[in-house]
Amino acid sequence: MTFILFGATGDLAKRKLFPALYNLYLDDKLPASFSIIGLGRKYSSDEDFQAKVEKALRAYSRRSVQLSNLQEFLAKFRYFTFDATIKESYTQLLELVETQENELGIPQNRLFYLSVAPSLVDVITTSLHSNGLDQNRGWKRLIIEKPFGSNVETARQLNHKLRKTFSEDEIYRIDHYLGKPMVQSLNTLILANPVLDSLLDQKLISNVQITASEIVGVETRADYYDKAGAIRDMVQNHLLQLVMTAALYLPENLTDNKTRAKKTEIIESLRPIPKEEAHLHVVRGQYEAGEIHDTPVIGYKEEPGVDASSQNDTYFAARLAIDHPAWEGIPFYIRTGKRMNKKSTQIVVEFKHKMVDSTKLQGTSPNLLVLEISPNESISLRVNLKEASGNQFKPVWINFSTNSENQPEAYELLLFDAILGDPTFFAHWREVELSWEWIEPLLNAYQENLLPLHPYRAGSTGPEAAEGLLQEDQHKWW
Ligand SMILES: NC(=O)C1=CN([C@@H]2O[C@H](COP(=O)(O)OP(=O)(O)OC[C@H]3O[C@@H](n4cnc5c(N)ncnc54)[C@H](OP(=O)(O)O)[C@@H]3O)[C@@H](O)[C@H]2O)C=CC1
Ligand SMILES: O=C1O[C@H](COP(=O)(O)O)[C@@H](O)[C@H](O)[C@H]1O
Repeated sequence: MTFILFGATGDLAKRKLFPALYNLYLDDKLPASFSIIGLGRKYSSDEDFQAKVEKALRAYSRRSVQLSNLQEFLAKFRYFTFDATIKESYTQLLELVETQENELGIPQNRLFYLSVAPSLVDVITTSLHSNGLDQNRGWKRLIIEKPFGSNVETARQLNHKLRKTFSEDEIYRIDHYLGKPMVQSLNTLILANPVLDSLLDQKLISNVQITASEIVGVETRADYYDKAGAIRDMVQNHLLQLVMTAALYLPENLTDNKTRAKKTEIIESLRPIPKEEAHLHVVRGQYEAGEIHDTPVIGYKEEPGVDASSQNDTYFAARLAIDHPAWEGIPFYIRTGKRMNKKSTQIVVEFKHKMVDSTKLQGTSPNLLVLEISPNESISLRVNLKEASGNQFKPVWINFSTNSENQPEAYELLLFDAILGDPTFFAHWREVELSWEWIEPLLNAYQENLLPLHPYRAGSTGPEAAEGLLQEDQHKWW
């Protein structure tokens, strides 16, 4: 296999892709013969490039670098100075790929990874085709990074362009939340624990809450983020993918080969929120100055590169209804925000609570099943325990944490799947298109000022209005 990495001098390659490849290599999960060709406009010799890869491994690999096999691994890397907008570059790239394949006896399987700005995707995929890089004897696959369009129209245009060179089966749209180990093992986890399966009964569930809260702010990405906001950056992709995955596995427990079709069914059943009703079901917010872990932080509008009058959302919460027999009458609440009080991605299933008016059951509260996805991985069940004396109950947690130290990283698992040709944990085009279709009226509501932007203090749990969203249904965020 030849791994052809567009954007090899970029941030993602350094922080995620090189370490992922290295850890796959340590685990013997890369093909017996392979080469990696890194591309970027800046000039670099093979040796300089290999030195940069080594530096990235030392800084970001989850496992420390082992000298015994480092040189062998680095020797797989070649660098090619390449400008995606120059036609001749592709002819030279083809020559290099073929030379490597012939000299090293590598089967003509080609994995193209586009770790570049979306504006380059069209020219790259078109030129791969017109220069014959896609006319190989083995398989060819394309991995493409987010963002996949900025609304339904641009996503369709992008997909149309990709499809000129790659079939749907050959396109692997990365959503790194689908690579998180807990998300990947949700299905088997429930299969392995019939007790969980029996708990996840429609008759018992009150609501499902999905949270992805972050401590970080906009960091150095204002250029992109101030146009995208939480809705495009996190909701259209990661949160809706988590909704599909949770809605799919919790009550139904399907086998893997039906996963994508069933996910499409779920997102098709997501009840649209018309723009006129958006204010009833959606809360958007923007962080103001505050404190995180006793350290003062600036507000969003003061961040470098952000417009001082920006109306961009850094927080999003919504109440969703899934018109699917498995989820009738069970609301899903989702929320995500930057500069919140903690880093946590979790799915909480709240069970129906028996409000027994009895002095014998004082202090009970709803049972919860919490699936923590990151930063730690755990399953917790909250039950009510009676105190030693009197009739008072108090909630206690039964907690099972997996040792997440040295767990494979999302990019590692996803790269491995792409190499094997398993698209289960990549977003199918229909999932992406339907997600954008669901998002579209909300974007219109934003544009027409139909949704207020609520300020929230950095370091808090988000705007108060988001609490109100659940209080209306006699629920609260967990
Ligand atoms: N960084 C991250 O954590 C994440 C990134 N992504 C996505 O991954 C992609 C890459 O992001 P990131 O690595 O951060 O971006 P960077 O800006 O750090 O890197 C961009 C890369 O593109 C190359 N490049 C730019 N113009 C050209 C050109 N004309 N021809 C050839 N190569 C070119 C640059 O190389 P050079 O300047 O040498 O030409 C560089 O290697 C983006 O789509 C981003 O949205 C998604 C999730 C997370
Ligand atoms: O895709 C993105 O995800 C990160 C959050 O990822 P996580 O794995 O740390 O939960 C987010 O910070 C970023 O804005 C977004 O582009």
